[in-house]
Parts: sequence; structure tokens; C-alpha cells
Amino acid sequence: MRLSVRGLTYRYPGSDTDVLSGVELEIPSGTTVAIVGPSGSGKTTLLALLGGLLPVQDGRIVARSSDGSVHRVSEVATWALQTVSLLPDRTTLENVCLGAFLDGATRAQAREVAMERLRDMGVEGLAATPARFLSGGEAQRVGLARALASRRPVLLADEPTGQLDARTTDGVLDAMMGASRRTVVLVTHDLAAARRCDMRFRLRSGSLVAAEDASA
Ligand SMILES: Nc1ncnc2c1ncn2[C@@H]1O[C@H](COP(=O)(O)OP(=O)(O)OP(=O)(O)O)[C@@H](O)[C@H]1O
Repeated sequence: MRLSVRGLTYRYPGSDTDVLSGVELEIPSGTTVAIVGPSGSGKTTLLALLGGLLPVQDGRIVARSSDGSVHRVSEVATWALQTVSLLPDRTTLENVCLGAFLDGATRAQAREVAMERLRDMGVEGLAATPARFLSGGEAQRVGLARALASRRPVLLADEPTGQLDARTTDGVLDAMMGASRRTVVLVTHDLAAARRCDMRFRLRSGSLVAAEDASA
């Protein structure tokens, strides 16, 4: 799924400045893209606009599949958010099954794919644990497993490794960027994660600039 962003400008209601001004972005199908930039530069806002959580005020966002058909990103994307919202009284496995139910999987299919994604994230031992007992980092990995349990071709991820140590982050990124060849938009402060992406952009003064090296 190819994503195109043209002239995207956004201002929060009541504010007198644009958070984003004229953002241009072209993401070929199956490409992983990191969006970096200082705190408050508008990264989460851009992701929210991409996924339809905020209404587009000015500009255009299009998702196009290889046959040329056009989609709303919200219909083809799955999310991994900074603050993971799991159902606290349901088990880890049940929470991850929800990702597969999004695609219309049967209960048996959902359980199979959910167990695979939990293994990818190294948390399969927690399958039967109610989500309310998980640590922050465990919950984050379960949230990512839930996102990846869906076959939707676009993954929008906001700091999905923010609560993980470096070694765990590596394994999680392997799974996230692995075989499925999704189009991934990753908002991150984690330079190691940004460097693993095919392309990197920095938000500066409301616009995106190519970031060869994600360090500055
Ligand atoms: N609902 C809102 N109403 C008004 N202003 C907002 C709202 N949400 C965010 N902002 C402002 O928009 C700007 C961009 O915020 P955003 O969360 O997109 O930045 P960010 O780059 O993701 O930051 P961080 O790295 O700290 O998560 C900030 O100045 C923030 O205060």
C-alpha cells in the first residue's frame, strides 16, 4: 500500500499557529519510514492525521494499492500506540486475538495468529495472563502483537519501543519490520529504531525534511 501526503497543514482548534505546514510525503508500498523530531514538533499529530484520528483541514492523504484503487488510510491501517489500551480483565491472548478479528478471522484462526505474534514479541509465556498484570514493557509488546495480528497492509506506530530495553527493542523491530512487507510509519525518539527504517524524515518547523542520519 502506497501512501501519499500532499500539502498537509494542520492547526489545533483555538491555536494561532500551524503544527504542520505543507507536509509532503511519499511512501512506496512495503517501505518502513521513521519520523523523528524534537518533542512537540508534531510527530503524533502527523500520525493521527494519517490514520484519520484527526480530520484533515488542508491537504490530501491517499492510500493506493498496487491495482491503483484508492483507500482511506484508516481502513487499511493497524495501530500501535504509545499508550497501549488493552482490555484489563481479558488475557493477553484474547487481547491479541482482537487484531485478527479485525480481518474477520475465526476464533481458531485468531488464536493461531495471536500465539505466533506473541512468540514474535517474546511474550508467549504470558498468553494466559490477564492484561492488568502486565508490566509497561510487556503491555507495549502485547499491543504491538495485537497490531501485527491484523493483516492490514499499513502499520502506524507511535513510539512502540519507548518502554523497552535495547535488546528487547531489537527483537521487536525484527518482528515489526520482518517478512510481512507492510508499509510502516514509525514515530520515534529511538535512534536505533529510526536507523532500521528504509527512510527517515525529521519534522522541523512544521515541515518534513529528509534525515540521512537520525541523530540531530
Ligand atoms: N489536542 C491538542 N490541542 C492543542 N494543541 C495540541 C493538542 N495536541 C497537541 N498539541 C500541540 O501540538 C504540538 C505538536 O504535538 P505532538 O504531540 O504532535 O508532538 P510530538 O512531536 O509528537 O511530541 P512528543 O515527541 O513529545 O510526543 C505541541 O505543541 C502540542 O502542545
